[in-house]
Amino acid sequence: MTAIELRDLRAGWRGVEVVHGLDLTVEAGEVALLLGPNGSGKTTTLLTVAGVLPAMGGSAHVLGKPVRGGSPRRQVARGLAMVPEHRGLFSQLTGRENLRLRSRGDRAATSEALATFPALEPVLDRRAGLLSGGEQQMLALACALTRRPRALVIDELTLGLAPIVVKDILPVLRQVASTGVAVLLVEQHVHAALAVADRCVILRQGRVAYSGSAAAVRDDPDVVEKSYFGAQQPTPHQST
Ligand SMILES: Nc1ncnc2c1ncn2[C@@H]1O[C@H](COP(=O)(O)OP(=O)(O)OP(=O)(O)O)[C@@H](O)[C@H]1O
Repeated sequence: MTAIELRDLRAGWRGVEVVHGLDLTVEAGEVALLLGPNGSGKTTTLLTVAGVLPAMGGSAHVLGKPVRGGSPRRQVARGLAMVPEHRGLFSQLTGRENLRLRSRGDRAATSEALATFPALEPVLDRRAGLLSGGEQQMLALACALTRRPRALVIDELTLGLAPIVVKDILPVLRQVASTGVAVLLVEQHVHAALAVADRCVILRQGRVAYSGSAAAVRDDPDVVEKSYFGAQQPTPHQST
């Protein structure tokens, strides 16, 4: 089943288009990776999928229904969960309280979510703001999973984390997808993310520079470089 479907999507801020025609589908059970340099439109795309920003053209469907701007709660009710760039945790509340809030007191869903992150158990009574970066990310993911989402949208999960922690946390997404969840991931740790992704779209200046299997990008690292910087790169003596 196609969980997220973007067709010729145009998206942006206050009437200024920054994503100029994006096609992307994420099937249930798949991890799709959205890459691109800073400012290429990745977060804008995720916020459009999550129903925060309105599509300016083309179409966005999530779990079979068109997404309208200004309707993030409706998307959540339909089965979409988002882990935003800055984790979306209440830093003054404990881990347990964050989970209780996000799960709306659903203990069974909370236990299920925590089973994915046994390392969280011993620190659940600490304030979220005092947890390590990796623990905060696990908590943010666990909070999202308490809603038993069918589509999970994640913006820069590993922002600020040490590479060793990144290696531990990204494979969890593969595990989540194996339960039938569609995962759409924006990630700056390109190689670690490619290792867990099925498909990959690379944006450059709001346009698709690559779209295809993640395996093809893993096999040919030049794809990332060419897509980020264009085929014609200035040699050092040409740049000023
Ligand atoms: N709140 C905002 N208001 C107006 N324009 C914005 C806003 N947020 C982002 N933009 C603009 O939209 C464009 C795309 O930004 P976006 O954050 O989607 O890129 P990104 O690929 O996620 O970048 P990064 O990797 O730096 O997070 C940029 O030109 C940016 O300046």
